[in-house]
Amino acid sequence: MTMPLLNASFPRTGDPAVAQCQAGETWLDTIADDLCQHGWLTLDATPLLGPELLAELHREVEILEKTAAMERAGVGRGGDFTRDRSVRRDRIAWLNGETACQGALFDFFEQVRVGLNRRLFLGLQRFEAHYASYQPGDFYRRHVDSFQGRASRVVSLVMYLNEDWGPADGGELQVFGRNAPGTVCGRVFPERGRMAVFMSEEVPHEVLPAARSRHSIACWFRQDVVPVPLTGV
Ligand SMILES: O=C(O)CCC(=O)C(=O)O
Ligand SMILES: [Fe+2]
Repeated sequence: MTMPLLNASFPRTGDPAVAQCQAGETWLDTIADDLCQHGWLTLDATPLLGPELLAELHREVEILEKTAAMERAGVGRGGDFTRDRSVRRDRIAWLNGETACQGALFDFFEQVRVGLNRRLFLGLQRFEAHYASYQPGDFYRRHVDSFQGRASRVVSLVMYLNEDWGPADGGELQVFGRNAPGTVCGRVFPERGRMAVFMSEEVPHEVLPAARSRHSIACWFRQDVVPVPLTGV
């Protein structure tokens, strides 16, 4: 009999340090407080996920990249969907939670979803997530992740997978003020384990050109139950 793969290697309770850190839930208080006060935050999620899981997710995206699984990302929706290379240049592959590492990550995202609903009453119904790969020179121009008033994508979470990222590597996430969209209020290096969380409709952001290959997972927590036929943003 074959054992199910899902979560086989990364049960949430597999690493006592990770389990203890997640169970404390003060990190969820921090996320909720900062989202309320500033609209965004960044934190090191390595203690919450464990270095092995982050390394396995990175291995997975590197394998996907060598296959045809990653597609050029687009912007817009429905009839407006375009693959405009002057706006964004990354390639993406949607996660389905079916490999062991994706299953463990989905457990984590679910904890975030439930934790934010309990604290902020956001009514988040589900999440969707994709890997993204930026090659040298790739960028994603300034944008917001959701159209105002649609409340489909409500909270954005980006998890970075790259080891030893330095200032010369570029590729920072540049975050603008939600009430001062002309002002840069933060820059996040896409270093493995670092996470950025922000309100999807409110916070403009951009990915500066990367000087080396840059891997991440972008996740959106949504208020709609049924997937509307969407592509891209
Ligand atoms: O990778 C990042 O830092 C952000 C990506 C992003 O803004 C997006 O995919 O909408
Ligand atoms: Fe974005």
